[in-house]
Order: sequence, then structure tokens, then C-alpha cells
Amino acid sequence: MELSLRTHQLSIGHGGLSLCRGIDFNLSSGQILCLLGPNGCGKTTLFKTILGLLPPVDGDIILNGTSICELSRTRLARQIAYVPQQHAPPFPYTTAEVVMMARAAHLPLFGQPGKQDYLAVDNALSQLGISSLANQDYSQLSGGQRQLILIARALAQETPFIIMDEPTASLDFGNEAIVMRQIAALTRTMASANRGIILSTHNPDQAFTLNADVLLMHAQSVIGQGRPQQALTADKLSLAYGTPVSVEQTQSGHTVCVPTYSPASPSMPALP
Ligand SMILES: Nc1ncnc2c1ncn2[C@@H]1O[C@H](COP(=O)(O)OP(=O)(O)OP(=O)(O)O)[C@@H](O)[C@H]1O
Repeated sequence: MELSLRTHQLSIGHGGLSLCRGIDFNLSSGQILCLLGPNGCGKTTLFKTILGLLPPVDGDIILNGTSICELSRTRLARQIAYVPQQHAPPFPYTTAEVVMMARAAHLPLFGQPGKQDYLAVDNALSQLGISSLANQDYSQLSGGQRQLILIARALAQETPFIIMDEPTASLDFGNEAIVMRQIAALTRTMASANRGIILSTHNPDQAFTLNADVLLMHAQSVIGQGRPQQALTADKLSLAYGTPVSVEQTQSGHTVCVPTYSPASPSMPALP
């Protein structure tokens, strides 16, 4: 059965003040949506609103036909998993214990994990090729390993939708590639797993790499939406990030978005 997460004329913000208005998207299981926009435009705020942690300023979020306002926290947690930007547990948990935390969504209050929960944790770690980390101290892992564990935790939650908040933020070049490789592998199994992913990033190249649909936010509104070729043009990226950007094809066939550093940069384009 196809599942869907959609927004209708959604306005997000804090304390009733809107940060971004008119957000309309429809994500079906099997699809990936890449959220882009400058610092502070409201990407995390949008995620927190979808997760029911913040009320919408206006509009609605509809999960499989039901407004999320009508869903309990537990029902929502069985539908949407969240990979936060940063996570530092207060105790020295093992990696497997951190992944097991996701299973709380499926357990009764004070319930103990059973066979099915241990299996879900094993499967999630194995799917990402990190089973060998299971008994290691999570707090002592590298940034890249930690990020993979948080993705494993989301997989172990066994939800149809996963939200990833800048999963490659603050990773070095090599770790970014490792995490992106795993996310790309997940997107290839999304249709068979009946899963949809929303991911935010500051690197527009990732939207092209993942062949994701795009939502580009800027100054209170969405200024680019749809396939990356149409939503992430040089003009739109330049406007969103406030600096001239060109979109180029490499000889190996990749699309890359390149800010212009030359002092003779062209002036900023204006959108029609
Ligand atoms: N609890 C809060 N109360 C009031 N304002 C907040 C709160 N949390 C965040 N903000 C403000 O909302 C704005 C958007 O923040 P948000 O974290 O959603 O942006 P973002 O697009 O995710 O940024 P970044 O790319 O830097 O992660 C910022 O100006 C931030 O200061």
C-alpha cells in the first residue's frame, strides 16, 4: 500500500510568528525529498513541526490521510523516524543500546525489548554494514560512525518515513562520502521497503547525486520545488544563498553547484 506524507499550505515558525509560508509537498513511500535553504530559514523547524513537536502556524500536515494533530506521539513515532543533527547521550551506552532506543516506539510503557526488537537492531546495523560496532561505546565513535548509528536507529524504528536533519553536517570529506554512499544505497531500496525519506542538506550537489525531489526555502517562502534540474538552477541557488553560484556538468557526468569566488563575479541575478 502506498503511504503518503503531505503538507497543505503549511506555515511554520515559533510562537505564532511565521518563518516560511505556503509549504506544499506530497511525499509518497519510495520517494526522497531534499530540503535546502540558508542557515536559519527554518529547515529544522519544519522537521519539528512534521514530528508534532511544534504546532503549525497555519495549514496542515497529513499522514496517510489523517492530520498529524489527531495522532498520538506513539502513533506518529511508528510512522516517522528522526535522525537529528547531533546526538550526545548522557551515559556511555553501547552502539546497540543506542539503536535499541528506537524500539521504544513499539514497546508498551516500561516494556522490555524482545526477540523481534533485537532482530530489528541487528538488521539495521547489518543493512548499513556496521554490525562490528554493536558493542562499542557510542560516545567514543567518530563523527561518521555516529551518524551511521543514528541512521541505523531510524531504520530499527521500522517506520515508513525517515527524516534526516543534515546527516552529513560537520563530517569530513571522507566521512561525508561514506554516509552519502549508505544513504544512496537506502534510496535504491526505498520502493521495495515502502519507505520515504526527507533529508536536509547545505550541499545542493547531494540532491543531484540522490536524484531527489527538491524543496528550496528562502526568505519566508519556497523558491524552488520539483526535480533538481528545475528547482536548483544557478539563479535560484544564487538568490537563496546570497552569492553567485553556477551549476555545471563534470566530465564524469555529475552535476555540481559551484559558488563563484572571483572578485569579478557577476552581479546577483533576480528571479522573475
Ligand atoms: N525555540 C525557538 N524559539 C524561537 N525561535 C527559534 C527557536 N528555535 C529556533 N528558532 C529560530 O528559528 C529560526 C530557524 O531555525 P532553524 O533551526 O529551523 O533553521 P535551519 O534552517 O534549520 O538552520 P541551519 O541551516 O542553520 O540548521 C532561527 O532564526 C532560530 O533562531
